[in-house]
Amino acid sequence: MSECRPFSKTIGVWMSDKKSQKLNWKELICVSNSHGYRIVKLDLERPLEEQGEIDVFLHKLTDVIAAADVGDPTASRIISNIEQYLSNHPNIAVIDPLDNVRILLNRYNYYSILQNEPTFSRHGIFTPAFAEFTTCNAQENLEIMRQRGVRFPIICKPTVAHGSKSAHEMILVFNERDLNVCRPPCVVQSFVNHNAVLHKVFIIGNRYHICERPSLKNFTASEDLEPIFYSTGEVCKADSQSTLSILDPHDETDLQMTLKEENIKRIIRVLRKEIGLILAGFDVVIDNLTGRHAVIDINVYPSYENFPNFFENLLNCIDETVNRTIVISGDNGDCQDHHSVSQRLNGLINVAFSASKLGVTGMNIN
Ligand SMILES: Nc1ncnc2c1ncn2[C@@H]1O[C@H](COP(=O)(O)OP(=O)(O)OP(=O)(O)O)[C@@H](O)[C@H]1O
Ligand SMILES: O=P(O)(O)O[C@H]1[C@H](O)[C@H](O)[C@H](OP(=O)(O)O)[C@@H](OP(=O)(O)O)[C@@H]1O
Ligand SMILES: [Mg+2]
Repeated sequence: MSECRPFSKTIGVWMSDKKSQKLNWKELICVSNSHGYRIVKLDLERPLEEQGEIDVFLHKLTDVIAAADVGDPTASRIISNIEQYLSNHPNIAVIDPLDNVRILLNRYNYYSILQNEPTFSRHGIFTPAFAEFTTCNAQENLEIMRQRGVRFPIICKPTVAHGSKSAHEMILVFNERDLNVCRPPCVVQSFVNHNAVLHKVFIIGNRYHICERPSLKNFTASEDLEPIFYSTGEVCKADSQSTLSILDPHDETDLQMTLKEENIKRIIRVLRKEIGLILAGFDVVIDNLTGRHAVIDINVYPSYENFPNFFENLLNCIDETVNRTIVISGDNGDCQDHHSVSQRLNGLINVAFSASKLGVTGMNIN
């Protein structure tokens, strides 16, 4: 850790209670202080103008934005106050800009971005076929699936991807008879057999860390199987021990399922260009027949579980963003474009890797 300097800048922080309880505040404060920042916890119920000047706004507001989007009056007021405040103070570096976060709140939106990326297919990267259901009409939904090439088995996921427990409640459906279990608005996606291994990639600006997690075993379409309801947390967290992750004996295969790190870097570059978040993560499974890499999820400010030196990396990234913000403000007079700060951080890549038992960490992707 670098030596202590007097605080010259302030980071205003707001996290949901769930996130806040998991955050190591002591370490955040200590590392921030060592970079010359004081930490102030913001109270969104009080006017932000009364809470002192800030240089950086660090937040996880997914649940509030999601609630505002469905018309919750308190959440709408909070979000509109924050947006007004940030627009009155264009020099505050926002991690991450609310409009960029909004892209990831809707699964259909981010799967569409992935599907439209022209460079992916030639490198064996894809997002599994998907469709959105907005009604309970099973016949109509079957037709939508056919048109979009979505095949059984499917995973039915809530369209709203973040911000509540229900956003992570999934259903595996094996045949058209059971399509009626899908509750709109939801996205259905073709299931990709991947031998129950999930690769999670956590990103902080131009740094990333990859780790493996348990996932779902292999399945095929079937008239006999009943739908399986599960929550992501029960199956895909580091300590999950679900029977859904135990491979059937005939699934033991000698096909090489190697994650191509070049592909991970390609995906990161695309996400930075198209979505522009500093704090994000995405999930990849490897198709056990073709070896192609399927991106099945993108997350805002994820857990960063086992990310080496998380806070030091976060503060380095904040430093870079603040310095960039000052330069951009200087260049433009006083007019900083908030929604493009992280996009302007894009540059070309210079990579150094270190492998560890906990995963693989890539540094200085630009
Ligand atoms: N298309 C797919 N093919 C195979 N398995 C999938 C697919 N989509 C999702 N899964 C499985 O379901 C899990 C949950 O899906 P997904 O990642 O979309 O949900 P989530 O709740 O947004 O997850 P997270 O908690 O990581 O945000 C995945 O980790 C994976 O095990
Ligand atoms: O296992 P990960 O780090 O992917 O788990 C994340 C999850 O993917 C979502 O990002 C959660 O956010 P919400 O959807 O807003 O609930 C994260 O929860 P959080 O409490 O850390 O914000 C999970 O960690
Ligand atoms: Mg997710």
